[in-house]
Amino acid sequence: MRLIIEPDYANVSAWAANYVAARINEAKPTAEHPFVLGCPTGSSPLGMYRNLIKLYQEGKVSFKNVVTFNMDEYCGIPRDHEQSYYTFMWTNFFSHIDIPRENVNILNGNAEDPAEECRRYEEKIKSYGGIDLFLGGVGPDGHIAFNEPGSSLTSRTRMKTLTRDTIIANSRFFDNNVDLVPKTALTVGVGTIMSARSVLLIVNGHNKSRALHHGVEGGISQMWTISALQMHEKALIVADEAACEELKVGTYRYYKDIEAANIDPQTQLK
Ligand SMILES: N[C@@H]1[C@@H](O)[C@H](O)[C@@H](COP(=O)(O)O)O[C@@H]1O
Repeated sequence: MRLIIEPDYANVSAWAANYVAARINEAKPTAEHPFVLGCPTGSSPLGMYRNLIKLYQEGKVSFKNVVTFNMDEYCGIPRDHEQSYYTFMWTNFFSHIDIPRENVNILNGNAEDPAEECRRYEEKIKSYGGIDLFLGGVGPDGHIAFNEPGSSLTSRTRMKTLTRDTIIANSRFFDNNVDLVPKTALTVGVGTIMSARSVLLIVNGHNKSRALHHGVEGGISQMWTISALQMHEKALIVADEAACEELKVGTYRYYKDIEAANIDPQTQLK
């Protein structure tokens, strides 16, 4: 696992956006062989999306041959609800870039047959040859996508019941009213994320420090699904200083030393 520690959220966001754009450009995607990107919602990736929009406007990256699969979607709220992940993605990212509408894939949280919707989603990912880069955030309880504590580390796309912790954490987007937060969601599984060729998580803020500790220094456990990344060949976390609060000094220094000694030319946009 590679852990990049940046001073603050602005630097985390710029780093992640540059990394994504560099990977897309390096792949030289075409309509026949698109770059397949897994996309998260939440507040963590917002800065990265803003930076990607800027890079697009400056002509440094195009999403014309990028296909996206979103991580998750709430069940039981309409697609045009301001907190649906569909609305989130179009408002904060897709409407501002050149991605063709048909290249965007988002789970339908109101599907009549949710199990079939999830099966179809996995099939569609497979039909593109899998995901090249899965982007993500993490919940304060260590969940990736909506893979709450206790989720199987080999799980695939399915419906999940949200934990009380997550409902309370996400109530900030629903007038701070826990009763308005959906209780279930469709989500890719930990196994779906692990099948991607590479994974990049954005972890920022003090309230994510326990999740980062468990992800980097803890044992692999279904109770902290972020820890599954320890088994991924190409997992990368970009974190800010605030999120490193719970790391051991030795761990923190080691990752800082690696990055200081090894400036990866692949990382940055050429
Ligand atoms: N399903 C999403 C996750 O994908 C996201 O990582 C998490 C953290 O959100 P935030 O970035 O707003 O802290 O929230 C939700 O539960």
